[in-house]
Amino acid sequence: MLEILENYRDGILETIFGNVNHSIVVVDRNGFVSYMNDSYCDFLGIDKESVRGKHVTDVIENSRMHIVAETGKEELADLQYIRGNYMIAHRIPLRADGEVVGALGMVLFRDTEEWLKLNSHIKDLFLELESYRNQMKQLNGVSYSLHDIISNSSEMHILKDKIKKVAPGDVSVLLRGESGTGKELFAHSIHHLSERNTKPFVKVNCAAIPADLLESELFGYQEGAFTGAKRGGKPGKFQLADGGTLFLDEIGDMPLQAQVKILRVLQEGEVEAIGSVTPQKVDVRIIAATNQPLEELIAQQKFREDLFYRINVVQIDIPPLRKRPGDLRLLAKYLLEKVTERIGKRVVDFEPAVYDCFLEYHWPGNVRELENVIEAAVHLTSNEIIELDDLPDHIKPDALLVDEDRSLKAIMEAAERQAIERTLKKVHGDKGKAATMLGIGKSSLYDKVKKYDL
Ligand SMILES: Nc1ncnc2c1ncn2[C@@H]1O[C@H](COP(=O)(O)OP(=O)(O)OP(=O)(O)O)[C@@H](O)[C@H]1O
Repeated sequence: MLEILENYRDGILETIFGNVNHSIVVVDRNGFVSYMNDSYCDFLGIDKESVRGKHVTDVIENSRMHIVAETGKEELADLQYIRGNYMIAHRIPLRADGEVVGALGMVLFRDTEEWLKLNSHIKDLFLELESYRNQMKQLNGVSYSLHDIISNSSEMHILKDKIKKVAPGDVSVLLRGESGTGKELFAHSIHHLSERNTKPFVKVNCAAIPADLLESELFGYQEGAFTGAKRGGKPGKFQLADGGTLFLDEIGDMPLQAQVKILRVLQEGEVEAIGSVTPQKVDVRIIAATNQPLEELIAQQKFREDLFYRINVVQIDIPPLRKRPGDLRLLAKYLLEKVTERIGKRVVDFEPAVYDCFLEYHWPGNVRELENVIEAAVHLTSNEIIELDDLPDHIKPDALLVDEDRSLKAIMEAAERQAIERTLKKVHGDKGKAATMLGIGKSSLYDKVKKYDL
């Protein structure tokens, strides 16, 4: 192999770099030119044979290739003044057996005109895209689409595929998942991918509106319907969402009386504003979301079974963050960028122990809690890297055991939960192995896994 490389090195380099548009140069560890492709020679106006073996500083103005070959530190997209203009170059150290043996230089743009053209072209496209996104947002209240759902895990990949399949139809979708798992993001994405995407997306938070106001919020009212009613009346969320999507968030908290009325609207496609005698036709797609166990609420007669079947045509179950550790690192990096951009502070990464801590914590508030923890850490840190000390105490593993405000039972349960979680992680979820390691029976482990929702 070495012999081939030695004997045919020029031929190999020529095959790889000879026909590419970029200008390429290779220097040895002392900065002497070993190879320069035709594109670079043409650009410099020099003869290919004459450059071989010359020191790079004698061939290229302001070159830093010899420095990169000596320090082993790459320089990406660096500006270099050459032949009366600035060009943009990458300089990458070449290594063999861990040692720097030379450097590869690549000119990306030969003059500022070239990259300015590309830069302004891309900028123009971005600005155009941004303006369309803003218009869409103003038009229909949607600010997120599927590409805003950051994930790596196969679980989320499957969910995104499911969303793509159900979005175009008109079927009702029930989004289930703990608080902060991204149900609203999914609701926006479904609307965004549906044929209704030029029509309004209207959200109703069923838990936030007092029961006695919910009906007028949902169905609207006519002028004079009650004392204090606005002149001219007020359209309800159903009327506002006509042609588009109505997102019923926290549907498990909807009072029974309103449930009956919603069911009637969904069955008849007509809504009657308070005080009105003539029903109005409405065409809305329903997306509902809840973190409550609706089946239990049905058993307790707090939620209507017929409404449940109506809204639960397709169900999307979003797993809690602790059940998709594959998403944690990516989400943490994404949220760090989002938070630092918002706050305007330069913090670029987390130390490895922080990622470990994130993986161990059980995130009851899911992605929303992760964002809050990261925001607090960004405010607190004095470095560019977030350290364990910058995190709030309650998410650090040992804090569970020393919190004086908790009862002994709570402390013991927290310790038990942590021990089981760590062991399961160690044995990649093999419950038999975990039970043996912990010295408990398999069925006892199953009970505890269920109890702590691991
Ligand atoms: N996969 C994700 N990628 C990027 N951001 C996410 C993701 N999941 C959640 N978020 C962010 O986390 C926050 C909470 O998400 P969202 O409001 O959609 O959750 P939710 O399940 O509707 O919560 P709740 O039940 O409390 O209303 C939002 O700021 C959202 O942008």
